[in-house]
Amino acid sequence: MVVIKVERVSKEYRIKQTEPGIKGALKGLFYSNTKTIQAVKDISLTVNEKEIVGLLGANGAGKTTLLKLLTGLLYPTCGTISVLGYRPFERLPEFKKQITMVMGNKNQLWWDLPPIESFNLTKEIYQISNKEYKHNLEYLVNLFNIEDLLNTQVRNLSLGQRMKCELINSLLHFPKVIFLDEPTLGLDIISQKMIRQFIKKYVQENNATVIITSHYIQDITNLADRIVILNQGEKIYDNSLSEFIKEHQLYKKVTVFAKKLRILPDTWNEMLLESDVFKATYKIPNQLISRFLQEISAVNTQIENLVVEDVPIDNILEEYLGRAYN
Ligand SMILES: Nc1ncnc2c1ncn2[C@@H]1O[C@H](COP(=O)(O)OP(=O)(O)OP(=O)(O)O)[C@@H](O)[C@H]1O
Repeated sequence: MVVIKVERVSKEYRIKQTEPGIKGALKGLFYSNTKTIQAVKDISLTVNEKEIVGLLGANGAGKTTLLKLLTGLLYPTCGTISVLGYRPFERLPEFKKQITMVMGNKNQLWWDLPPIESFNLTKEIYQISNKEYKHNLEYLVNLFNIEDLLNTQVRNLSLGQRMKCELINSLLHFPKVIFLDEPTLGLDIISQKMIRQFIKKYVQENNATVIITSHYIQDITNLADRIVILNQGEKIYDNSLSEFIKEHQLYKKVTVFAKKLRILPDTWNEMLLESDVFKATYKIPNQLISRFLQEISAVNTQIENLVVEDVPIDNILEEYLGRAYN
């Protein structure tokens, strides 16, 4: 079932520009100079139920703008958007009850109150029945394992603990579609891992559809089964993560260990990543692996060990993004 359908959507921001200095500011009061920023350009996208889509791109690529269009916080300049059959910008209560947006850089919890107070308020906002609220809260509190934090003032929670509570607050109404904008921003590696596990478990157990943006590649490789890459507002890649790996995992990392190691000359040298007297690591294209192994064994008769590894997907994705941004 199609949950999200975006057809030829663009979003322009118009910003007022003033010249520098007091003179410029005064001039700006009478004559306004506007500049148009094309944040999203002619994007089409279809997301099916239960899909987890990783939205990637450099700073300013248009990811947050696209998420805001999908949640109805912004109105598209042109094109059409349908989420669960609704036009998001109408912000109908039935629509809002079925979606959520979590922004890693924005707090929704009351700073001076314990999380349970914010949860109770969310119950009222979403008009969740007592029975449903009791069930949902119990489920989420167990899933995120935060029972002992429910009554601690939010200002006294660590960033990771607060993020868990933020997520619970955003999931209390059990939304069908979840938009996550940098959900692990600023968290240490252990908390990032924990948050990913919880999101994964919630999504699997509740058949949710997710779009997630993150600059932490591991959020994407751990959670997403499809990636969409934006560059300066345009969609430049859209495929499953496994297809991406097939298309881009074109090298292997080969490490050779030997006493008094002799490295290979000529073109092989360009593939050498690092070496010392006992060890050399190469990045070899898949089609040259067997030739490389033959040649390195021919010049080193006493090889002690040979390790052939796939280049990790995180590195491939980072390399691709680095290239796409340039
Ligand atoms: N409210 C706004 N008014 C004017 N321009 C904006 C506004 N919000 C975003 N932009 C501009 O639109 C473009 C896309 O921004 P957006 O925040 O969508 O990118 P992003 O991919 O989410 O970036 P980041 O990874 O840094 O969060 C940028 O050039 C940005 O400066």
